[in-house]
Amino acid sequence: MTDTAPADVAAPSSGRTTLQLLRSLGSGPRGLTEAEAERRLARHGENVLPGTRPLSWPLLAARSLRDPFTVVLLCLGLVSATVAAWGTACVILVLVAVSCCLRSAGERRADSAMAGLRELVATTATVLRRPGADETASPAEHELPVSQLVPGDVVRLGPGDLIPADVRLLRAQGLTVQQAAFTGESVPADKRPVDVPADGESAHLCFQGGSVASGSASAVVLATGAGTRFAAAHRTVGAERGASAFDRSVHGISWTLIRFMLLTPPLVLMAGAALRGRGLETLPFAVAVAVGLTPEMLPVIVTTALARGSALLARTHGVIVKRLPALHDIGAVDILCVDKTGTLTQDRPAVDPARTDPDALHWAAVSAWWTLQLADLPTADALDEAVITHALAKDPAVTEAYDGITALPFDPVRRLATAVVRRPGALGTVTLAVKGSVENVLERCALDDAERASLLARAAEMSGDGLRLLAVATAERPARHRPGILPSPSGGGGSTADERGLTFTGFVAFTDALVPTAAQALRDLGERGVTVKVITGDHPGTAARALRDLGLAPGDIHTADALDALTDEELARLARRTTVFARCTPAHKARIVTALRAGGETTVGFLGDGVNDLPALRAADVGICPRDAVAAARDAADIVLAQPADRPGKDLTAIGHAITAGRHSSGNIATYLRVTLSSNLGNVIAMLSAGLLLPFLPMLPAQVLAQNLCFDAAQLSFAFDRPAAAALRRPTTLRPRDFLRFITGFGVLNAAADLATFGVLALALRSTAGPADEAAFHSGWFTENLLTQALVMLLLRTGRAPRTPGPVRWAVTSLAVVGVVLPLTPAAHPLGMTPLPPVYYALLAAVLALYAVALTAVKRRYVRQA
Ligand SMILES: Nc1ncnc2c1ncn2[C@@H]1O[C@H](COP(=O)(O)OP(=O)(O)OP(=O)(O)O)[C@@H](O)[C@H]1O
Repeated sequence: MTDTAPADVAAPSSGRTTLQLLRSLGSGPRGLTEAEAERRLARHGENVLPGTRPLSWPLLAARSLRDPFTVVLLCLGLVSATVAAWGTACVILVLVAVSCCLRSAGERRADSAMAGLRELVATTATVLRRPGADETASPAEHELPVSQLVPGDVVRLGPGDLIPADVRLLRAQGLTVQQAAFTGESVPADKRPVDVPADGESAHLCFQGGSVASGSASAVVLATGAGTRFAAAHRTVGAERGASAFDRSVHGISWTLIRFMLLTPPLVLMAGAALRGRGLETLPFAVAVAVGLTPEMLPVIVTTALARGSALLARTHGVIVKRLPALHDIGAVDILCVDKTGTLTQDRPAVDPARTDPDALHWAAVSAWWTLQLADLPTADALDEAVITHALAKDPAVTEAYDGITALPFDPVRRLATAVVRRPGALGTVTLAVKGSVENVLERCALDDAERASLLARAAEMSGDGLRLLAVATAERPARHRPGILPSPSGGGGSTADERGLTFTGFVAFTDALVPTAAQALRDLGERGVTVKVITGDHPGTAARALRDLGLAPGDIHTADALDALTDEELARLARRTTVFARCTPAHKARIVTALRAGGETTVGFLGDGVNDLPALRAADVGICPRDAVAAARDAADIVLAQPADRPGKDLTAIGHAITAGRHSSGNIATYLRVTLSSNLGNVIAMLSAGLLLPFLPMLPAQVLAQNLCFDAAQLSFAFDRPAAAALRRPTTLRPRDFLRFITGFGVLNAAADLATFGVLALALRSTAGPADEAAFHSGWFTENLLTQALVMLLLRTGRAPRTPGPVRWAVTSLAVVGVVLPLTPAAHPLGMTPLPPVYYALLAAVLALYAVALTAVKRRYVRQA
């Protein structure tokens, strides 16, 4: 067998017939043999996108150099080298090297941990393979990891499936494909086999990155992995989503700081020149002060805190975070939109015989059965399965009483499914069996207004009792019109002329139990400051009843058809005050989520499990799905609530655990930012003031950078901290303006402590004079700086002191020890420091005690006001 290069065969303008193509791929409608597939796997490699492989060390290191802080540090290093301040330049280089190494190591660890987690929720494809090397054996369907697909494989596709590679259709029934990840187009596209495709035609091709919105198909794989269009376009689902809450926060904070950093050196130079008549010789000091402001460990802390949180979440609650920043985003979520079916309810519908019309059940079963057979659907959806099971239990012959002719499977935009059947022997006529949502079926029935209104009222009453409904209708048509029966509807919904003038048959009613943990989970979310909104494709009455049973007030319910007339701004206002949106198509769900996100003030999560939730999962800041969601939803989601096998059933409380983990990690990042920035700002203010009062520099550049390095290293421990319970009670968003008040308040306090030390030093060193005075001053300030920083680390954490975790305690102790001991060691001399008189330590202890008292008092006030 031979197979052509994937890139060749993917060309849509190949003009080859399906048969020619299959031949050129060395395949056939019955797929490949296992032996041949193995050979091709060795030749083409696994079907994985290049971007999903862990990056190599050099690439990771190169990427960390692109970080804005690193770029600014390197520029400052360059400035120092230009004025021959080699010491400063070297220390900056060491700083950059250390932070890049730590960052690359952290990212590599995080990448492989994330790859392991993603593996746990990896998607599979239904593939036809023949056993061994036997060309004559019958093919069997196998559920294989998508990574194992090779060109020439024949795959089966059904609603909610991912398009696992670039494929060409062999057969299709009502197939529509959501290709937003590829084309940006949110309306699903119609797809059908074309025997001899014209140039530029692509209706017969489906590309990796898409997902089946409705219908079914079998298709042959043309290209896999790096050979797919998706890989070539270098686009990922995440990239097309726009800035998430995490990106906005970190980006905002970074740029605020960078502006400060860039302003500092000119400010120091100007102040030195104006007040002390100093020239360019102050430049290294000015550069060191700017470097002192940099939170260069921010990327390391962020990666470590998020990776630790994700790993712990997976281990303890089986929740899989597929994209690291999504852990921050879920902690920041203040609006969580959820679909109803399969999320708040079990999606295990059972027919309610007492409220079901027997005729409707009969025709619904005929429609469901023949749709399943004719459309080659890999699995029945839950409603169809319930209908078939119940009808077969009542009448085992129900499915044999007819021959199926053609079918149009369910599609969440049309909200209809239609099968065309014929009674054996009745050659002159065929019967259309149509089932779907109440409104969509009734509008196609031959009814007068009064009849329609009365049926709608009956449906509303049943929905109000919490029942899910299918409306069923039929129509007899002359068989000779068969070619006109059920032309393919458009991807945007649409209707066919055949589905007009139907005879209403009745309703099939279903009960669908609520997820047992849903009420508790919704209560918890409310208590944690998360507003829940329900966006469902179901009837408003059913949605309202479910919400009431879960203890939430549904308020005014809006149905999606009323939204189309609204502008985005009007929709955003409406969405903020509405709890339930019903009868939503996939596009409506996404539009509501986008409207809620508009303005960037709220962080919106979307929790959904079905094929009708895909666009909304992608539109949200963070997409979440339960573990039994359809493959495409699991692929589009950032977080999968896939609890361990020993905890069966849906567990919505897992979302609470994910939120806690997100807030925990973000809380630790916030602690780092508060501590490092307020301390750094205090140092800068103190150094600037002292620099203007003293005849010499208050600290040598090397000393500034050495203490910066020690402080940064100690603060890495914040990735292992435990924030206060209060920090977990509200959404945690890292907003620059929230930090500003804290940083300025505590920065000034820190500067006051530094300046008090300045007085203490003046007192303790009264007797000495000359250069020794300068070195002693530097030592004194170095020791004080590290001790105040240790104090700040301990007191400005949000967690309570007795519960300070081991790593933080160790880091604080080590920082204090280095501060006290370094000036007494041989390393003191090269750093321009000298031992201090004992009286200094006594006075310093008094300053530190006062500082601790002030810090505690101000922090208490701050917490009270927050
Ligand atoms: N297989 C089916 N055949 C015919 N009609 C169906 C089928 N499945 C669902 N429907 C009808 O379409 C309506 C909308 O279904 P859709 O899948 O969009 O939303 P849902 O699953 O009810 O709700 P949610 O959006 O909360 O998951 C249902 O209320 C039902 O009346």
